[in-house]
Amino acid sequence: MEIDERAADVPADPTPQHTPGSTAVGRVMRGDAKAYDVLLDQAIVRAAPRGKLFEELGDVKNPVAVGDLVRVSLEGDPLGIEEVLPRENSLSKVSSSHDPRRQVLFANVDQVILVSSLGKPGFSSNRTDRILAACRLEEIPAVLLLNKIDLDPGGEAEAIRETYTGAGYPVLETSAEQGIGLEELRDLLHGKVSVLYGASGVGKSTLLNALYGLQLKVGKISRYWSSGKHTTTFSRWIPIDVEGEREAGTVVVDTPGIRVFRLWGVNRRQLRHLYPDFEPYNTKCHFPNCSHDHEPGCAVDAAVESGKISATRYLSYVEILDELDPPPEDIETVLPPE
Ligand SMILES: Nc1nc2c(ncn2[C@@H]2O[C@H](COP(=O)(O)OP(=O)(O)OP(=O)(O)O)[C@@H](O)[C@H]2O)c(=O)[nH]1
Ligand SMILES: [Zn+2]
Repeated sequence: MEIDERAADVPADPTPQHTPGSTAVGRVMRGDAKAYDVLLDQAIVRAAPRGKLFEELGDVKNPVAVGDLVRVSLEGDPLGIEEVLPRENSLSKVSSSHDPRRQVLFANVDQVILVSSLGKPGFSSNRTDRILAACRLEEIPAVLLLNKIDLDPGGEAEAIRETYTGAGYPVLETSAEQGIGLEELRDLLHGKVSVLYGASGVGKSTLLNALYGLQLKVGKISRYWSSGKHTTTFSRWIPIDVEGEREAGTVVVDTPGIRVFRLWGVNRRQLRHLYPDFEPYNTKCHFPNCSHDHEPGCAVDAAVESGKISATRYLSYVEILDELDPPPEDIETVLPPE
């Protein structure tokens, strides 16, 4: 199956039969600054959000995200996205260091496969823990995938696996290059909507190509930066149910490599609830509102000392905590449902 930068199988006349003023609901498969590719029944159409969607934005940067179900009016060129239907879930981050608005990365997914690699680029606990925290905020199940285990002479994979299984996350090891772990990955993705999310160059496109015979562009690793070159530039919703029954209902979302991921909509007091490994200790500190950062009698600190909480997880927690705002004093925040 060939997928190119534009949706490959757009029919010559993609506009479905319609009566004037009619609308249809479709799935957003891809977008750029101007418009989105929306899957309506069997046709992919190009549609642009109507102005009113931008008026209602508040502090959200993008009104529409890949995975959204949208109501499209079947008139005009391009066609217009009139409404975004309520989302089951979505993952957001702070847009950029210059723009504090919420950027919605994708919506309506079953799970996030957080892809990282050994060798180049190397594993980053800090990046991993941010995204795991964001997934927990949105209650999206997350799986840690360690790719390039063929490049693991130092046995780093084992320590990473221990840390994250200990924190309650499933961990899967693969080598797209040597075909290791691919059947487990295929089973994990089967029948679900899964986002492959991770830094540039970890092998997201290579894994999808190896599994499904896609022809996504694969990048080279820059020798200087030891990282990828952002070969994938847009997120894409890719249904895999074209090859027959086995993959019916399977959708993968390929995403561009993450540069910087800052948590959106989380304050200092909420972060502790986004670390499932802290949960048994959160209520046992001397101070009920302990930030687990500097206070005496901190149960989380003691759990790190005794090896019950991983030191790298704790370190990433403290680093993220430093970036977050304090909670509004008079608003009692409840997150997430426990
Ligand atoms: N040794 C080894 N190299 C791999 C493996 N998987 C991917 N690579 C290589 O890693 C490089 C980057 O792979 P991509 O699939 O483009 O990575 P990506 O995560 O899709 O990158 P972006 O599209 O930039 O986000 C390529 O040179 C691949 O050949 C693996 O399991 N082992
Ligand atoms: Zn504490």
